Order: sequence, then structure tokens, then C-alpha cells
Amino acid sequence: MSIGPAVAAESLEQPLASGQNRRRVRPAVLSPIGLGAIAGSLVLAFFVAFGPLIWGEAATVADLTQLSAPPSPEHPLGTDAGGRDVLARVLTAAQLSVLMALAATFLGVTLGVLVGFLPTILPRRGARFVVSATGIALAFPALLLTIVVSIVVGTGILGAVLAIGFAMVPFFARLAQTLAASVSGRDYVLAARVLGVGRFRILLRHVLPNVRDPLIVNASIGAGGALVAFAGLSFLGLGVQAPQFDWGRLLNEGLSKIYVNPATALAPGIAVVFAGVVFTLIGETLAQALGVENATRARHRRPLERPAPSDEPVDPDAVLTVRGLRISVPAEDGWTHPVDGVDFDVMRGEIVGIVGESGSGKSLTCMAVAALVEEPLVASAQSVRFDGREVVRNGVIPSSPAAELAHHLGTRMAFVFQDPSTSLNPALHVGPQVAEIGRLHENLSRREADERMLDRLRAVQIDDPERRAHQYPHEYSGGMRQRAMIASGLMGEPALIIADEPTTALDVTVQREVLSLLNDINREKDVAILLVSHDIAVVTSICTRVLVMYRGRVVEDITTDDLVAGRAVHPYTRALVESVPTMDAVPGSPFATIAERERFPVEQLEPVS
Ligand SMILES: Nc1ncnc2c1ncn2[C@@H]1O[C@H](COP(=O)(O)OP(=O)(O)OP(=O)(O)O)[C@@H](O)[C@H]1O
Repeated sequence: MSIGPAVAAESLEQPLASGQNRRRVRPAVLSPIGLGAIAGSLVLAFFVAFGPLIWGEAATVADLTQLSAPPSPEHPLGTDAGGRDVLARVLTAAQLSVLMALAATFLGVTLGVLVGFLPTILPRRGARFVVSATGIALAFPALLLTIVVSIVVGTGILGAVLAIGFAMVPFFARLAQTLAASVSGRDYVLAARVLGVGRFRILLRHVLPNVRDPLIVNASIGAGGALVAFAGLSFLGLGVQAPQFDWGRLLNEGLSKIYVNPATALAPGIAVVFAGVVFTLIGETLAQALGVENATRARHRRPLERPAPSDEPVDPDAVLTVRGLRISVPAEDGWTHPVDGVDFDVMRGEIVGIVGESGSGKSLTCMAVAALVEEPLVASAQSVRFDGREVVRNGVIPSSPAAELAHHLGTRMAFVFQDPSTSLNPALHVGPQVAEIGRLHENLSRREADERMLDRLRAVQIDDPERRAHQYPHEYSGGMRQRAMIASGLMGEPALIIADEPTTALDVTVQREVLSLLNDINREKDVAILLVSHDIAVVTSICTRVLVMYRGRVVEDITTDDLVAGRAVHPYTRALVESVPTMDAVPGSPFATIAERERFPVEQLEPVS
């Protein structure tokens, strides 16, 4: 007997926008699973509503001349040991079986969610107690819990509903706790706290709407599990007692006569399976309609075109060559491409900037180069050649590259992310996190890795590295955290550092320190740098060449000197430069902004260099 739904854990943590939900409902309902769920629920609902009315009498009237009779025109599935029609009994039992499953699920989900949300509103100690108690209850086998409750409360309908309902509580409590915890740390919840919004109100306004959908999906699938659990309980003699009967009880009675009339056991068994499948189909349809993505939907999406490999000769001085990079995002009717047809090179020891408005595809381009684009997004390209190795396999950049390529990328490429506060694990000291890279990729002993870590922390100008290595990230300033991230990138011997908006989250003085640190590393270690920024001033301060991205393409590849001297050719680049405020602007005049997209239609996307 297993109680509890089975939707993939990772898919449970997706907060879902209601607008998206509405757009997903139609395709979900019209899919084969959705149609199956509707047809199955109609059939089930009919038997639940009218079963006892139509077949109730035939199900209870005993024909003493036909005890355990085989199937006949009068009794299509034969009769049971008491001479009652098997088919009529199975159809009549639908009502009790399904209603009990729904009642137990309602009890289990309601209590579970209440217990699960307690840690969100309780003070820390109370919250810890509830979380630990849930963990202990979850570790207790569900079957034993069901039997214990059933014996304590007493057998019969009420006992069975309470037993199965209580057995479901720990699962839903843990699910609600996990979902609530994943939302509680989000910025909008923290912002509400700062504004003095009470815990209970935060729970209702911010947490509940974001965890509701996965709970509904799991409740629906859980009802199928409850149905099977009831059958098990009645089969053990602890469920429904005579003269009442559910499918479990019929199964119990029928098994003893299986050699006389197999239908007496098979029919209630098939009914349990049918209803269980219907509940699961409902859950699957809800999952699709509410946007809880699953593997089936992804499998049915139109396949992506895979580009043919590029046979263009590669410049031996280039550390990175990108040809025909395209990133595809699954959409309802196929794929959209936020990055489409990007080509560029980065030479050894060169500092190249990528600029462009928000959403132009700068970050995705860098993520793809580092093989960090993950499902459901797909990065494809004719070629991405980094430091002598081809990253593209069969037209796509694998999100989990083979061990050798992963090792190469891990040691020869470093990635510095925008937000230094989320780049480091808050639960671990900084030093071991930096040292870990050396142990993982360079096979260094703990001692060697620690020595190199201290050396690298020193190189990025973190004072007193021996002490700082034993501090947590929250004890570092923003600039120090960013420098620690750069230090971990230097644990190998990188040929390229990709820095994606490394200074955006920092104030201007710290910004300057981080930029000059990158500059020093470039000069001293001859490391190439690909620097992403939406700030032209930042890029022109250290880069020798700039790639201008607009709507997923590189529209201009220009030297910094030409850019600064106003020699940009592409109208978008010129507009981007003109939008940078200057000291000689007329006081009181409005800031220059880039005009709406219509001014740069797709025809003007033709790259210039
Ligand atoms: N996981 C994702 N799923 C769907 N779309 C995505 C995903 N990640 C990025 N996008 C979309 O791809 C486009 C490019 O995103 P990207 O992060 O590369 O932009 P960007 O140029 O780096 O912008 P910013 O300067 O704001 O960071 C955006 O329209 C974004 O909405």
C-alpha cells in the first residue's frame, strides 16, 4: 500500500502566473491525456452518482439458487458466494469507494497543509519543532500508521477514512513546508516583511498563491493513491464492514472464490485500477494546465533543427570561436529564439565587451559558451570552439558535457556572475568553497588546494586571507564576495574569464576595484576576458573590442577606439552611444533614450563590422 502522489519534486517548485495558466488550459484539456481524464471522470462520476440508485437493489438481493454462479446473460459477471450479482455490486461500490478516497484525501491535504504552513507563521523554535516532527512522522511507514489509526479509531467507514487521511498528513505537510520555504526566501516576501506585513498575511497573500497549483496537482494524484490504500485496508479486513461494501471488500470476498468465478476478484480489481488511472490522468491534466512541466509534454514538442557543423578554418590565435549560436526556448507552438545566429571570436589575451539592452541575449550567449544553458532551453550552434576543443556535439551544446570537456571548461574557463551574494553558498565558509574547485578539477590534495586558495585570495587583494577563508559569505562585503568568486575562477589556469555584469551589483568605488582587478589579471596572466555589461562606460574602460547585441544578434563588432570616436556604423549602436549621459548635456534637458523598437526593424539587424 503506498499513499502519496508522484509528481517530480523539481517540478513542484515553480510558482505559476495566472495569465500563463489560462493559456495552457486549452491545449492541456484537448491533449490525449486531458480527453482521457474528462471521459474517465464522466464515467466515474456517473457510477458514483447513480450506481446505488440503478444497481443498488440487484447488488444486495441474494439469489439462493445461484450461489457463486459463473457468468450468464442474467448475471454478466456471475454471482458471489451469497448469490448477489457481481457486476451490480462493483458498480454500486463505486460511490462509497470514490467518496471515501476523496474524503481521506481532503482530510490528509487539509491537515497536511495546515501543519506544513505552521513553520511560516510560528517563531523559530516552534517552527523547528514542527519541521522535526514532520520528518519523524514521514519516516514512520505509512502502512503501519494506517493500521495503528484504524485499530485505535475502530474499523468501518469512519475509521478507514481517518486512518488513510492521517497517513497522508506527513507527506502533504512536508510538501507544503518545502514549497512554502522555497517562496519564503524570495525578495517580494522579504520586502513585505520589511514593510511590517504580518506573518499570517504574508502566508495568505504571498505564499499560498505561489504554492497552490502544485498542491492541487498532488492532491488529485494522491486521491488515486488513497483509493488503492482503501482497497488494501478493506482487503486486510480493517476497512468497510458488512453489510456495506467497497471495492476493497469485494476484492477480499472475491479472492476466496477466484477459482470458482474469477470475475468476483477481477472485476473490483479492474475498478480500482480504472479509478486510480482516472485520478492520475486528472492530476496530469491539471499539471499541464497549471504549467507544472513534465517530461511527456517536452517529448511531444516539435524537434529542433540541428545546424550542420561549420567547416570554416579556425584562427589559431582565437581562444573562443562561436559560429551560428542559437538558443531556443520552448513555446506553446514550437520554439522561440532569444539568441539567433550569433558569430564572434575572442583572441588569446584579449578583453572583449558585450553590450546591449536588457533582454538582448548577452547573458544567454555567455551561458551557452560555458555549457550552462539548461533544459528546457536548448543551445545549438555550427561550432563553439574553446581553447582548442569543440564544445558542440551533434549540433547542440550539451548542458552536462562529457567528463573530459567538463574538466576542460572547469579549469580553462572561469565564470563570474552578476550577483555576488548568490554566487557563494551561504552555509559554507568562503575558503573551502574556493579550494573545492582545485580539488575537483586539478586533483589537488586538501593541503595543496588550501595553499592555492590562500594564494588566489591574496591575488584578488583580500586582506588577511587566513582569517577571511574561515568566514561565511555574509561576513564579506559585496566587492569582497565578487573578488572571492574571481579567486575561485583563478584556481585553475583559465584561458578565458567570462564576467557577466560583474560590477552591476556593486557601488562605483568597488566597481572600479573589480574592473582594475580583471584588467591586472588579464595583463599578468594573459587571460582573455569576455565582459558583459549594459553600461558602455564600464565596457569601454577596459575592453579593446565591443560586440553590440540587439534582439538576439551581434549587430556590430567594433573596436573601442572606433566606438568612443563616434565611428559606429549600425544605427542601434549609434543610438546606444547617444543614450549615454555626458557632462556637457544642457542642464534641464531630458536624458537621451533609445527610441522604441520600431526604429530598428528586423531588416536593420544585418550585422556590420
Ligand atoms: N530560462 C529562460 N526561459 C525563457 N526565456 C528566457 C530564459 N532566460 C532568458 N530568457 C529570455 O531570453 C532573452 C535574453 O535573456 P538574457 O538574460 O540573455 O538577456 P540580457 O541581454 O543578458 O539581459 P540583462 O541585461 O537584463 O541581463 C530575454 O528575453 C529573456 O526573457
